[in-house]
Amino acid sequence: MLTVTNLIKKYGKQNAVDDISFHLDGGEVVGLLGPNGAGKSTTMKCIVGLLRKTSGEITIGGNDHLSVEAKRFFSYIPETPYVYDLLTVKEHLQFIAQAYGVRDWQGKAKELLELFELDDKANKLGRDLSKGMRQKVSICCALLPDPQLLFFDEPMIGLDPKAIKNTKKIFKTLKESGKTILVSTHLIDSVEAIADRIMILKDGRIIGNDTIANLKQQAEQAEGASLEDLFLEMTKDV
Ligand SMILES: Nc1ncnc2c1ncn2[C@@H]1O[C@H](COP(=O)(O)OP(=O)(O)OP(=O)(O)O)[C@@H](O)[C@H]1O
Repeated sequence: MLTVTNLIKKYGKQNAVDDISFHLDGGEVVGLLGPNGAGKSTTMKCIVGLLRKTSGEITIGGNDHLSVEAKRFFSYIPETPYVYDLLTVKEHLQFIAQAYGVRDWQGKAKELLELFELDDKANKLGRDLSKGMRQKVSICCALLPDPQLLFFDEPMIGLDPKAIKNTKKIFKTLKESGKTILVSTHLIDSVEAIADRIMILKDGRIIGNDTIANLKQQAEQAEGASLEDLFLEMTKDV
């Protein structure tokens, strides 16, 4: 579904992403973990085409990531959800439906608004939404065209405990419906329950790429250590 080969992104002389390669199979849920500044957002922005890569190859569904064909496969939910001040929640969904040619969008929009407990906010303006509500609108807009591949950049930041719990539930639902998901986060417990695999990024390089089960086994071998301990150990500065 997604193949990244020898991706490099430089900011000036700094390699923020330093020659990384990885692959996501269809239906896989993968956590992209790393401390602040590891290069998670830069990697994601290069994949979705918001940043120009310095070099490397990225294909989505077998198509170059910048092609229209590739763009039909995915949605991206940025770290800071952007909503239009003067559009209502429902108008956001209408806008996306028209832009993507979503048929019978009203029924799908209703289902999404109910799922995200936004149905009573359908007529609220973007400027009057809280951070958590904006995030939910952003996710609803991303899901409306029914993409096969979803990119979430730090989805839990700024959410209250209830919204975090709901977002985890939504990941589970998306996973069960067969979506391929790449979630960037520095909070291991936010993806531990749903990720098939974790990739650990540090200083722009992938320093770990394994299933949760294998990583847990590795952690347990290091006397009583948790997955979080292993992550901290792997990403610590030497
Ligand atoms: N626009 C930019 N110009 C110059 N350097 C940048 C820019 N954006 C990011 N960087 C640098 O690139 C590196 C990777 O940053 P990036 O935002 O991708 O990391 P991240 O893993 O997403 O971090 P965080 O968890 O803090 O969001 C950092 O050293 C950062 O300072």
